[in-house]
Amino acid sequence: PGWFSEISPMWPGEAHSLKVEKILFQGKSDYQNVMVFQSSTYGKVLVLDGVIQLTERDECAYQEMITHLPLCSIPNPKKVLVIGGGDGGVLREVSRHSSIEQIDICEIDKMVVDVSKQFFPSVAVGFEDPRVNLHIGDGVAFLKNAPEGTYDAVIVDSSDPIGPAQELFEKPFFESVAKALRPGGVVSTQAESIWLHMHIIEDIVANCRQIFKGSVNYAWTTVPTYPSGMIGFMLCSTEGPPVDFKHPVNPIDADDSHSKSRGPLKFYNSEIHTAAFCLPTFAKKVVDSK
Ligand SMILES: NCCCN[C@H]1CC[C@H](NCCCN)CC1
Repeated sequence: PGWFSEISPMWPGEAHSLKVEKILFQGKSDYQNVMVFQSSTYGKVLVLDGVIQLTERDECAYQEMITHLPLCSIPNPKKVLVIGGGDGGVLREVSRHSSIEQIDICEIDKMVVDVSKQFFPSVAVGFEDPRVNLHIGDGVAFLKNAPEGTYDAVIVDSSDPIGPAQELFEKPFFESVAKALRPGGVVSTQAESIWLHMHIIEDIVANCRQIFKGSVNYAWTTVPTYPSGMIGFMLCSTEGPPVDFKHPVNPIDADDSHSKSRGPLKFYNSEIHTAAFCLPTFAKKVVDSK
């Protein structure tokens, strides 16, 4: 009874609000405050340090796009690493790709995993896939220890740069991702909103251009419950077999990716894949020029 407003210094002067039916969980992990509430119109909602991470109603837009934009851009992905992603949604999407043999995930906060399994079973279903190896720890350290050229794809499903995920937006981390990728390997990272964080995106693009010698792209999706109603992703490839992110070579067919536990794709398709890279002029200037 009442409203939850997402007030943050990361988006000054604005706040998205959701009507609250009932608070289901409140806790404090070693890293952040964790809360789950039942909203009136978006299903259950996961909140970390006052920032909305996902809602049952629109999480598909984020999890499907951050996962299928990279994995549908390379033929035959086999080994995938997820940094963050403790709610399990990205794992659910990665496991739709039958060519994949190994899915490593490194999430720093065990409470996020446990809370997702308890309150968001349709999201945490991703942990049930036998190819998944869960590591609880710091993604920066995990990548430092990863042997060179191990992965076909790395997906960085992080929270925002203020908090535990801060290092995942810095150059040394991107360098360790590039090292862990095979030639022509791809990375997809949570890359904020062009309406709110054009300067952060500018810095990320500049860093990625220095580090990923294949291609560097910014794509976006709409997520009604994220501030500004959208979120973007950096899609980059390392030097090697060229990757054309804008035309999926490995289309995921809606029904063959369907399984009882995962349910069908709700958002991603090949047309929206291509459209995701179309940018408004003010963003194009920054992304294409850096
Ligand atoms: N697997 C779902 C996790 C989602 N990660 C992030 C959670 C915080 C959110 N803030 C949006 C900030 C405005 N761009 C971005 C995605």
